[in-house]
Amino acid sequence: MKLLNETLEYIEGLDREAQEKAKKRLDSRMKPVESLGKLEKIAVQVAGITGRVFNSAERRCHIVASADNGIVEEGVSSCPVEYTRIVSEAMLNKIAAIGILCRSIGADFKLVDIGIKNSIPREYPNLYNKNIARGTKNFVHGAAMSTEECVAAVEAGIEMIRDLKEDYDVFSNGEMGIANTTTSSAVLYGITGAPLDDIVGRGGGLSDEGLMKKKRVIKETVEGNNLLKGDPMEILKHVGGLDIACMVGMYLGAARYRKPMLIDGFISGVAALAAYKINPHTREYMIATHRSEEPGVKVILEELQLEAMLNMDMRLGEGTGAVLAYPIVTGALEVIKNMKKVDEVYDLFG
Ligand SMILES: O=C(O)c1ccc[n+]([C@@H]2O[C@H](COP(=O)([O-])O)[C@@H](O)[C@H]2O)c1
Ligand SMILES: Cc1cc2nc[nH]c2cc1C
Repeated sequence: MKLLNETLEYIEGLDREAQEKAKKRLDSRMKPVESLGKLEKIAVQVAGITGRVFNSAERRCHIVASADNGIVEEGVSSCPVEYTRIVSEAMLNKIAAIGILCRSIGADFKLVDIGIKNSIPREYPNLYNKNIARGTKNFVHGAAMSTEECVAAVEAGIEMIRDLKEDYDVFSNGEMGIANTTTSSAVLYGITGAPLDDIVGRGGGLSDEGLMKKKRVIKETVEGNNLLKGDPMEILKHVGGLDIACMVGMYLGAARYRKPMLIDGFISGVAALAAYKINPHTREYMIATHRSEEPGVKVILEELQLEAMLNMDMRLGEGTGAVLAYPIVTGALEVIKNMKKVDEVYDLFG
């Protein structure tokens, strides 16, 4: 609890002076004012995060949190539970989508085992063993995690950023966990109370019957335990997952250590929203990247008042959308650094 409390205490808002300077610099370049749209917003935001007008996004770190969920017993996913471990290993071996995208875009890849049921039997230099429990409990029968487990998972996420902050300019996150769209939808329902039809989707490809069951267990558990619009940590502990809690910690850590954090699709987005509800300043450090096909993304982005920059019809998770956005962030930071003022361009070519 010490690291979490300390982190919350140290989180501050953006550096307004650096943002002003960045805005002034952009407005004085040879282009119509604000004509680079979201690129300019990113450049100004990152200036506010670091306190410097010139920044880089070359040193990129993508972190996947992997964990299993007890709620899978209820038949809310179309995928077998062992996929969590197997796909995680495929990622570590760069044969799963996220490994391939990280390599092609130039982002380092790390995977945290925060609660996989069947442990990864091989060693990898970029595997972080922070397993808190071999999966959560089935939330139909009681809280998915104890308070201690939930706090430990959040703190593990904070630690990841704390321990890697000197080596990287920008972070992104993603997850792997069968039934994660159930846990994340339940957290989103608990936080917002938005209509279930706007929140709950088919995840990895659920049947009509499975979808009805998914909505029912979420509604009954959230409402039956008086979680609707309640305390975000209580919601997380009761119906969340260890990987979602770990990503919440990454967002808190990014805000504390003043690093930009790219939000991926639905599940990473729910973690971002929970972090925002825990400390509203965290939003200022987030960059929304991809609009996942899961319906609840709309609810998340509205609550966060953020816009995603890509719509690639993806719904894989793993952080695949976030990683695709790295070149855009680099573009924004290069533009503010290298564009010339009108008189400088006149001196050259006028
Ligand atoms: O984050 C998203 O946008 C997203 C949308 C749909 C599915 N997923 C991935 O699919 C898995 C969860 O699907 P499910 O049906 O088992 O809940 C989990 O490993 C996620 O990474 C992820
Ligand atoms: C194959 C597969 C890969 C995944 N990656 C993230 N979630 C996933 C779910 C499935 C089913």
